[in-house]
Amino acid sequence: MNSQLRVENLSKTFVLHNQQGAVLPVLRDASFSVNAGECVVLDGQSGSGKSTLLRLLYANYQPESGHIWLRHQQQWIDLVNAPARQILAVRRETLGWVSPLLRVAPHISAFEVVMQPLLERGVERAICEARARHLLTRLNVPERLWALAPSTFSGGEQQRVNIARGFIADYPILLLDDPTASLDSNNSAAVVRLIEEARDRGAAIVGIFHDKAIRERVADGLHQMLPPARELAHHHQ
Ligand SMILES: Nc1ncnc2c1ncn2[C@@H]1O[C@H](COP(=O)(O)OP(=O)(O)OP(=O)(O)O)[C@@H](O)[C@H]1O
Repeated sequence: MNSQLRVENLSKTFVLHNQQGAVLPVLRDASFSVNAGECVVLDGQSGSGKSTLLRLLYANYQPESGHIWLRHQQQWIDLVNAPARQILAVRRETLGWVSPLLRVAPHISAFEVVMQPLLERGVERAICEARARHLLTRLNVPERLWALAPSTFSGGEQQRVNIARGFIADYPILLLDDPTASLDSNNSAAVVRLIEEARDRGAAIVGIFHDKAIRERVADGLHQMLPPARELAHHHQ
């Protein structure tokens, strides 16, 4: 098996310092691996830590314990212990993340937003433009919007710009946080096709999909989340 990502015994607890130091254990000993060309879907009820796990995999959070091994340019790297500079390189070349919301600077056009990940790799502008045009067209973002900043776009339009940006760079590993959440069935189908194409070219994908039909369509495997902790464990002294 050609494994791209190996999660080992990952644990995450939130400590709410502004709420008497309440301790919220969210993830305990999560372990799974994802092969090239495989889509593993995080499966668990609301609050079971799916988004938290995905953010850990993008090194947005630091876990208490565990390892996130990923294959970056023929080397295995533990994201948990990687220096910031290496994390940026991993995000540029290896690891893509489609967040639930588009968060970008207010004055940049949708077209530039979509091209950015590829431009940052040093790819020639004409190639970036052609690829952005192709993706925005496939995702039915009307051409009259391309030159505008996405801050005034509808939720679904913003999400499609976000998806185009997430898929422009052919990342070997892709993290998808419910990319079809605010989309109608036509646009969801376009996203599912992008996911299937990414899988076919060998991407290792970890995703959250609240829609059961989409989950069943794209999942090669499920990672079962443990039920959330029933009570706040204890307070810090
Ligand atoms: N930054 C944070 N600080 C404190 N608690 C957090 C933080 N992020 C998430 N949590 C808590 O962690 C738990 C898991 O949240 P998470 O969003 O990961 O769940 P989820 O499985 O993605 O849920 P859903 O399916 O409803 O989106 C929740 O109880 C949430 O309140």
